[in-house]
Parts: sequence; structure tokens; C-alpha cells
Amino acid sequence: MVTTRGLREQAGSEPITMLTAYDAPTAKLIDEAGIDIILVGDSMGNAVLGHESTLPVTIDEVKSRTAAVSRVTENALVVADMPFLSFGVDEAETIRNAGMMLKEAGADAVKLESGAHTVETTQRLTELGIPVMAHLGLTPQHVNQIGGYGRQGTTKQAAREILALGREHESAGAFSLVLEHIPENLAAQVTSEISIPTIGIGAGRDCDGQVLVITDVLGLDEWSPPFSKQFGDVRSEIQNAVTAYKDAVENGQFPTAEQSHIEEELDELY
Ligand SMILES: Nc1nc(=O)c2c([nH]1)NC[C@@H]1CN(c3ccc(C(=O)N[C@@H](CCC(=O)O)C(=O)O)cc3)CN21
Ligand SMILES: CC(C)C(=O)C(=O)O
Ligand SMILES: [Mg+2]
Repeated sequence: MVTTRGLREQAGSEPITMLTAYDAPTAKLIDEAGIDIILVGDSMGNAVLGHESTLPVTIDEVKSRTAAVSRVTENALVVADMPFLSFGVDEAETIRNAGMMLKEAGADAVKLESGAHTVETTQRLTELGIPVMAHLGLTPQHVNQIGGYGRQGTTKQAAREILALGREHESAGAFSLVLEHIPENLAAQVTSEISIPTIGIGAGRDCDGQVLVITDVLGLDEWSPPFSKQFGDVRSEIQNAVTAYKDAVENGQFPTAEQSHIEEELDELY
């Protein structure tokens, strides 16, 4: 079983692997493959719910998907990604929402898109027994301020800010830190300056671990971010299976006797 403490030890010796999942069958395959952390990401907004961003994702959507993932995950650490405005509005509400992910949805930890505003929250949740994964660099819930999904931390000032916030979240008790879409040499310095594991996405080779969105890895969608890599071609697999099914029905080749059942006494109902 992967634990938040175990990850810290692993970081020194072996890269940490993390993938997102939003449903039980996918989570089961990821878990069986030995991936360390499953993130029920708010990336479900665009990855599987058809939204254009992560902003419309609700706490109930993340809760229900987290519960599905947790039910079948035996080894990996399950992290629920707190969606836009489910934290940071009001302390009591933040604690209730994060606590619900552990108490009702079976998560092991939560992730918060971080900034100066989440240091206190990270400390409070950690004190209460809710492990927090921090997230710096590109934070897609701020798309309306950033004006897109471009690389972050590209100036000395912005890079120093990310390093400082990394340190602050470590002090506040975060058990790990996601670094998204920042220069490799910045991620390398953050990784060496803090002692909690860093997990990169578009952050180069020197983080303690890597994370990608599962639909990007599988090649489910035509589009995937420039820093991602399609390791499979599930799109073709689905196209082939769906087309084969359609053809079989239209040609009368499915179902056959094998998939059908006859009760003799029903032959003459009238
Ligand atoms: N399927 C999926 N994969 C992801 O990695 C992902 C999501 N969804 N949703 C949440 C965020 C959004 N992410 C993104 C989205 C777009 C770019 C991108 O296209 N970047 C370009 C253009 C930047 C711009 O808008 O100016 C780049 O060159 O950096 C990067 C990361 C990463 N995350
Ligand atoms: C890309 C990862 C880190 C994430 O936040 C998500 O999948 O929502
Ligand atoms: Mg997210």
C-alpha cells in the first residue's frame, strides 16, 4: 500500500508515478499496473465531461468519481482534486468539502491548486488529519487571470515566487507538490530545495515523480497538451470496436444464437 510517508522515502530512490482516473475500470487497470498515485483530477472537466475548462466541475462530480476510483483501488494512494471554489471561500466549508473526500468518498488525500492564499488552509487541513498535495506553476483554475495555459515561472521573479511558495507549503505540512508546466531548471531547483516529493507535469526530468492525464496517455482525445505524450491509441481501438458493432448489427451478424435464449414454452403465447 502506498502511503504519504512511504512516498517520501521512495522519492530518494525511485521515480514516483501518478496518473489521473475518473472511473472504476480505468482505476483498476492503473492500480494493477503498480502506479503509485491515482489523482481524481478536476481535469475530468475537459477530459471526460465535455467542458472547455476545469471551472464548471463540481464537488459532487469529484466526490462521485473519487468514490468509484477508491472502491477498486487496492494499492495506489487516491488523491481527490478539490475543484474550483470548493476550497478557499470559507474555512468551515473547505474543511467539510475536503473531509467529505476522505470520510465519504474513500480518498487518502486531497490536492489544492496552491498559492499564497492556500498556505493557511494547507496547515489547517493537515492538522486535522487531511493530507494535502500542493500544486504550483500552471494552475488551470486561474485560467481567467493567466489568460491561457502557457508556461509559468519563466521570469526570475515568477520562478522565485514558485520556489518560495513551495517552501511555504512544505512548512504548512503538504506531503508533496505538483509542479505544472514550468521550466525544467526551475523544477530541478524546487526539487532540491524542498524535502517533500515533487511530481511534475510539463516540468522536465528532474522532479521526484511524473503525472499525466490518463486520456492523454491513452490517446483517447485528438488533442493533448504539448508536454504530454500519447502512449497508446485508444481512439482507434474505440473506433474499430464501435464500427465493428454497427456493421454486425446492420448485417444481421449480431446477436447470434450464442447471445440469445429461447424458452420452449413461450413458443405459442396465443
Ligand atoms: N486532457 C488534459 N490534459 C492536461 O494535461 C490538462 C487538462 N486536460 N486539463 C487541465 C489542465 C490544462 N492543461 C493544459 C492545457 C493546455 C495547454 C496548452 O495548450 N499550452 C500551450 C498553449 C498555451 C496558451 O494557451 O497560451 C503551450 O504551448 O504552452 C497546456 C496545459 C493541463 N491540464
Ligand atoms: C494535471 C493534474 C496535476 C491535475 O491537476 C488534474 O488532472 O486535474
Ligand atoms: Mg487539477
